[in-house]
Amino acid sequence: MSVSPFLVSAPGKVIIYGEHSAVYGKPAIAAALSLRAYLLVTPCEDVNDIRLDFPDIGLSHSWNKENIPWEDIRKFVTFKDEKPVVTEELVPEIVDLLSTVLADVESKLHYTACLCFLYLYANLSNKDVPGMRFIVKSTLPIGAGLGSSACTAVCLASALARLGKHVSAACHTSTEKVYKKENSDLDFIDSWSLMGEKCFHGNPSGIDNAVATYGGAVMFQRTTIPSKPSVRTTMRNFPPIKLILINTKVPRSTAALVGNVAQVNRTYPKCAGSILDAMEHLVFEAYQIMIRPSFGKEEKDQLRELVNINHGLLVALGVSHPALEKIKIIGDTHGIGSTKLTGAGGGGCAISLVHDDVEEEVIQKAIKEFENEGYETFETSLGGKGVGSLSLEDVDKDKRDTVFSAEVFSSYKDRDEVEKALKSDIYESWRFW
Ligand SMILES: Nc1ncnc2c1ncn2[C@@H]1O[C@H](COP(=O)(O)OP(=O)(O)OP(=O)(O)O)[C@@H](O)[C@H]1O
Ligand SMILES: C[C@@](O)(CCO)CC(=O)[O-]
Ligand SMILES: [Mg+2]
Repeated sequence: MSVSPFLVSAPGKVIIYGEHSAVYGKPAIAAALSLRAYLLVTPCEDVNDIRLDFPDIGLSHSWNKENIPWEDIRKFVTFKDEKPVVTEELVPEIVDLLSTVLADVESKLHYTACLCFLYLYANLSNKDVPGMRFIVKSTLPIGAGLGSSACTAVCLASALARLGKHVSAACHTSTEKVYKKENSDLDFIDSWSLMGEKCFHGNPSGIDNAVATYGGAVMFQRTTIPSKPSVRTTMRNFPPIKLILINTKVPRSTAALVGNVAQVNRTYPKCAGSILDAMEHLVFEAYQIMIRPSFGKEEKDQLRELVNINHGLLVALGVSHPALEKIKIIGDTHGIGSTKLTGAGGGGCAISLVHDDVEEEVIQKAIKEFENEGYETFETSLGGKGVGSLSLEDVDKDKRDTVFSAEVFSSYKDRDEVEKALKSDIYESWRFW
């Protein structure tokens, strides 16, 4: 069996309302970002070699395919219509079997990333698939609240599902509008990427990987009843919101912050419960405003008010950070709009919903101040495409050697080089499920 090289890609996300409360079964609203993760899969010379290169986190590791305990792992995997079925939680026996294969991975950061890869690899691929090299590059800041873990998990799940022949080929172009009510390939990728997210942090709501898989904008609500699927309401007419993204560059981990909120919830259940209920109400209010047929000044003002309330509630849960508060002070001092942390908080990114009436000069002043503090600002658009793939046959013959070369892919130095080579130059060649 020989496999041609291919690329997959999935977007980051920005949560506009409802982070953390999403974990407790409350609704949240999020949209896909234009910043994305890219994964190149190429055959290895040695058919038994599985090689993982995650240069963004300084990880390079390889395994011999023969050392994966396929038979033992298969005892814990259920198949329906020849496809592996996801479980409510990670299967502890599989995690245990993989821990032997991971014994030589020392750093915790690398261990988690390798576990995510191997968990999906062992479930979705099989021992007949020849050895491949997997290289991930992201144009998103990593661990900054924009869903870098989820889009990595979606890239891995979609690539491995393709290698395991569990999904059909992606065939829609970037300009085609596809309104299919059901898409079993995307559902399969979404459900398995959630298992990947569970490797990164124990208790994900599923909103990040849902946005990375399906793209667009959604109101998402996790069900608290085991085995009932989450509810995803697509927001087709997502209002045109002018937004600035600011990255404090303060490192943090979603797993730790979700754990901190769980601790607050255990210690002060009534108090934390009221905060989470308030978040639920504000998300429903925001949703009702966003879907109004006319979207004018009143609606925009209300959405900004709700952004401020949401930030206050997140502060009350203890997930802000002095750097995020500094962003809020700078934004509010210049009156650019409303600012809140986004994603898990504790550092990472904030968003400002910009006021229409603010002069460009004032916005530039605020941006300058953010940059003087060492923060990075992004201009990005919301609501883009979800997971996509680029196969050999999608690309002109004379470009294939460059587009699918591990050497060339590894040599892209920064966000601009990745985006130029894989997006600007050949975006119309990508296919989406
Ligand atoms: N490009 C990448 N290559 C390899 N691993 C990655 C990459 N991007 C993210 N990760 C993994 O995801 C982890 C960061 O995930 P985390 O959930 O803490 O932050 P985030 O997803 O960026 O933010 P949030 O969950 O708040 O949206 C990294 O430590 C790493 O394990
Ligand atoms: C903090 C959180 O609500 C969002 C992280 O982007 C966690 C989750 O929903 O999985
Ligand atoms: Mg994450």
